[in-house]
Amino acid sequence: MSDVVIKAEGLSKVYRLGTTGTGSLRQDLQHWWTTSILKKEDPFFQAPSADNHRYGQNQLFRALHDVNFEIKQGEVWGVIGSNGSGKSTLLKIISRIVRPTSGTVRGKGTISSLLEVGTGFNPELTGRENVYLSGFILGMNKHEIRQKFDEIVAFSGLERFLDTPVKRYSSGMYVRLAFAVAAHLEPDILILDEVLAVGDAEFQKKCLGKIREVSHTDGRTVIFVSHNMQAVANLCQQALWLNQGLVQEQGEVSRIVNKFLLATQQNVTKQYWGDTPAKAPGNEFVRFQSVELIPHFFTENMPLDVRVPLTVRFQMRNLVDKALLNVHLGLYNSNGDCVLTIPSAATVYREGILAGECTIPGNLLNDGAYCISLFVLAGTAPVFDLDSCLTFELEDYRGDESGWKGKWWGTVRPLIPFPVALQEPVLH
Ligand SMILES: Nc1ncnc2c1ncn2[C@@H]1O[C@H](COP(=O)(O)OP(=O)(O)OP(=O)(O)O)[C@@H](O)[C@H]1O
Repeated sequence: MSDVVIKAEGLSKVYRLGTTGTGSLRQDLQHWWTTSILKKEDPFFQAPSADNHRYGQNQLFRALHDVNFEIKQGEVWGVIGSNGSGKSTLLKIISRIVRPTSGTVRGKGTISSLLEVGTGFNPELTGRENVYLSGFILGMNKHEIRQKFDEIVAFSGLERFLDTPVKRYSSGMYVRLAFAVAAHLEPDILILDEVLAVGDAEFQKKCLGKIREVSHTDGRTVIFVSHNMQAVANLCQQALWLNQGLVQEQGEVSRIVNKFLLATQQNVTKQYWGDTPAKAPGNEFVRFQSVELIPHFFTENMPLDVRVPLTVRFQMRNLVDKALLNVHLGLYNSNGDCVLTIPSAATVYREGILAGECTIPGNLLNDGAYCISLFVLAGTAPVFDLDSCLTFELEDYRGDESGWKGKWWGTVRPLIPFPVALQEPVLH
C-alpha cells in the first residue's frame, strides 16, 4: 500500500558471541563509531560475557526471528517486550546501524534515529560542535542547522555545557542532546530508543510532549521503544510486542499493552484518558474516559486477596443522542477463559457522559491473574470493545478452615456454606 513507510519482511538477526556488543547501547554505539568510522581501536570495549547472554550452539545467539510488520505514514508505534527481547536490535536494523542476518526492511522518507544521532557524536567535540556535526551527517546545511540551533539547545537545557566536550557529559546529558537534535530535524520517521529511561521527570515530560507534537501536529511517523507502558499506551496507536526475538503480537496499542501487562503480571487497576480525548479508546458512537478497579479494602504492598469485593467503575462519553446501549463486563482468567459476564440493562441514553459501576463480590474468584473487558452493545449489536482494560492478581488468604493451603480446584472458589454435622452418633 502506498502509505506504508516501513515494511519489515522475515527479519532475523543472529549475533555471534564476542564479535561486538557490550549489552549497553551507548557503549555499542561508541564502539561502532571508534572502530568502523574512526578506524581506531576501542580501548574500553569488552565483549559480552556468556553469563548474561544465552548463546546456543556455535556461540550464536538469535536476537530476532522472522519479524514482519508494516508501519503507515503518521502512525506512532510502541515496541514493547521484556529485557533482551530484541527491541533495540530491531531499532538498530531499521536505523541501518546493524544489518539483519536475513530478511529486509524497506523504508520511505528520511529517518532520524536517536541511535544514529548518538552514534554520530564525537566525544572530543563540544556539544555545540556535535549539534552541527549531527545536522551535517543527517543532510542539513549550515543555514538550516543555525535556524534550529537555539531550539535544540533550549530543549536540551544544556546551555551551560555547550562548549564542554561531550565525553565529559553524563549519559543523561548525552541523551538529552541527542534527543533534542533528533526530534528537531523534522524527519519523516523518528526512531527513539528508551528515551524515557534517562533524565529527570521534567525532561521525560518534555520528551513526551515533543514526541506528541512530532506525531500529532506534524503527522510524522514515530517508532518508540519503552518499558514505560503508561507512556506507550498514551502516545502510540499501535504496538509491537517482542518476546525472545519473536513477534508475540501486534496491533491496537491498548489491547497489546494490556495483554503484555497481564502476561508479565503487572497490574493495571486504573486507566484515564480524560486529558487525551483524541487517544481515548472508542469510535464515533462512544468514547471511554476512564476505567478503574477499586478493591473494597486494600493493604499497601499486600496482594489483593480473594475475599475482597472489587468494584469496576467506568466513564464513557455517549456521542449519539437517544442511543440504546448496554455494557457487558467480561472477566477472563490468564488462560483466556471467560469466568463471568455481567450485563447492564439496555437503556436509551441522551448524548453525554455515562458513568457505571458494578461490584464483583468477594469470596467468589479463585487465586490467579485476571483481566476485565468492557463491551458496549446496542441491543445485541456490538458498538465498541474495550478489550483487557484492567488486569489484576488475586491470592488466597490461606486461612481456610479445612486446612488446605494450596490453590483450590476450579475456575471459581465461591464461599458456599457447607455444614456437615454428625447426625446419628454411634452409641457405645
Ligand atoms: N552486539 C551483540 N552481540 C551479541 N549479542 C547481542 C548484541 N546486541 C544484543 N545482543 C543480545 O541480543 C538480545 C536482544 O538484545 P536487545 O538489546 O535488542 O534487547 P532489548 O529488548 O532492547 O533489551 P532491553 O530492554 O534490556 O534494552 C539480548 O540477549 C542481547 O544480549
